[in-house]
Amino acid sequence: MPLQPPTIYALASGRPPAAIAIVRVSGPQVPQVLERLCGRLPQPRTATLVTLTSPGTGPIDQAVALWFPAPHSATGEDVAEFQLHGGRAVIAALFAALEKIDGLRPAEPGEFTRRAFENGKLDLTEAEGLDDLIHADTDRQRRQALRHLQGLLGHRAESWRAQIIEAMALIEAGIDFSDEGDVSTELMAPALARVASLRTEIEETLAASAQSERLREGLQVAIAGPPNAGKSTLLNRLARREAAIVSPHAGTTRDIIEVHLDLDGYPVTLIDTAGLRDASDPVEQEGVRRARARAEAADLVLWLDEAESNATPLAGEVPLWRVRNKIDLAGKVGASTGGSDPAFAISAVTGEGVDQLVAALVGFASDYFGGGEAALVSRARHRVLLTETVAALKRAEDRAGQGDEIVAEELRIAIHAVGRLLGRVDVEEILDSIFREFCIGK
Ligand SMILES: Nc1nc2c(c(=O)[nH]1)N(C=O)[C@@H](CNc1ccc(C(=O)N[C@@H](CCC(=O)O)C(=O)O)cc1)CN2
Ligand SMILES: Nc1nc2c(ncn2[C@@H]2O[C@H](COP(=O)(O)OP(=O)(O)OP(=O)(O)O)[C@@H](O)[C@H]2O)c(=O)[nH]1
Ligand SMILES: [Mg+2]
Repeated sequence: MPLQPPTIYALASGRPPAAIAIVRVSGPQVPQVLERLCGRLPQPRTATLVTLTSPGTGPIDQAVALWFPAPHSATGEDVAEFQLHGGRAVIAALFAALEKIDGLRPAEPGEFTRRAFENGKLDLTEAEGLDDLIHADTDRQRRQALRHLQGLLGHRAESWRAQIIEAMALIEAGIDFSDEGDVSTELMAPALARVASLRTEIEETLAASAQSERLREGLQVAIAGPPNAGKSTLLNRLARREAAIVSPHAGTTRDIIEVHLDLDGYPVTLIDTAGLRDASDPVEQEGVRRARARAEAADLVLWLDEAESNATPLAGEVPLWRVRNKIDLAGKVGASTGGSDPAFAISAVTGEGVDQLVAALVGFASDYFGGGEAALVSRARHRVLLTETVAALKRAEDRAGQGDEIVAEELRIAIHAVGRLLGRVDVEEILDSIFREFCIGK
């Protein structure tokens, strides 16, 4: 008898207690599980009210049961779902009943999706899209993730792979059939033309990759400036919660504090940093070092300062906006208005001027991301593999004079790289790392 995969189960819905909890079960023993707990098999793909009962322990809950017979399910295996009351003890009682059945075990994070991948329901870029969809915080992130889940990159990559394979087949056919071991130019020239146009297409796709990676990860905006300028106060106001400690003592913030904002659908990671000064305290010195490093790696720095000052902001190429804070005090202390004009004047305490700053940040994000709708390459993994593909295609074109075997070999490298993007080759090493990131129950 062939070895059966274990049947897995997990809570697929959010943290209990909740109104309803969904427990998913996937694997060959699903029909048996349903008969045992519901007393019968529900109609396929039909929500059915059942009293869940475990032999020997009595009723567990009144619940809705669903059966998706293989292969027409999310995982491609037999799948059962129990939609039960979302109390901790209810879920625990169902888990206890499932645990007692031989051949069942709790699912690892991402294991349902991994089975969907292994059964050909999803390619790897679609599985990544699914993970991104679950973690999407903003509407634009959701739209990008859904496009990936629906195969926007996957289908494109399949077609690239098929075309490179065709070009290689042309060349290899020529090698096999020619007497001298050289492909006639009638075969080689069209194959190379196809390679060149494919390369251009992949390069164009790659050009938009920085934006879509940022759309996944969030645009990095660092608040920097001298101690006590009100950086943490501004962060808290923008985050609408007390994420950072504020105090009248200079040198309050030492660690980097990050909050995630949804600015009109654009994801922005706002970073609060230690006030920059020559600190003597070694802990503060480390804070200042980290603050500089983060500000230099950011996409935008908000340089916050009280009144006008000539403090030299950071060196480097990061765009920097000068923001003068504490304008609520200006009247009282008669702050001078000399010096370089700040782009923004705000009070982080009263909120004055903050709306204009936020509007400008939305404008910055919108310029940064552009339309962004067609961006395909949302992860470093995609970018690296497509860059390898382009490089191999380029070498194939450049080395056409050096022999057909060499061209064919470069095309093979390109096919391999696209295959890895789709998860068709070399999968074990990457699968573990990708699926580990998923939630349990997915
Ligand atoms: N209750 C519930 N809701 C859910 C899911 C789930 O598993 N359970 N999903 C989990 O991710 C998502 C929906 N994804 C799904 C993907 C495929 C199939 C499915 O049955 N596919 C079959 C039949 C397709 C059809 O009839 O058109 C198939 O692919 O053969 C079901 C859900 C989101 N909502
Ligand atoms: N009046 C007034 N006080 C402010 C304003 N913004 C911040 N403060 C006060 O300034 C002091 C320092 O604020 P923080 O937000 O801790 O300053 P910081 O820049 O984070 O300071 P470090 O973390 O030490 O670098 C606190 O007492 C705040 O209440 C403002 O707009 N107006
Ligand atoms: Mg601070």
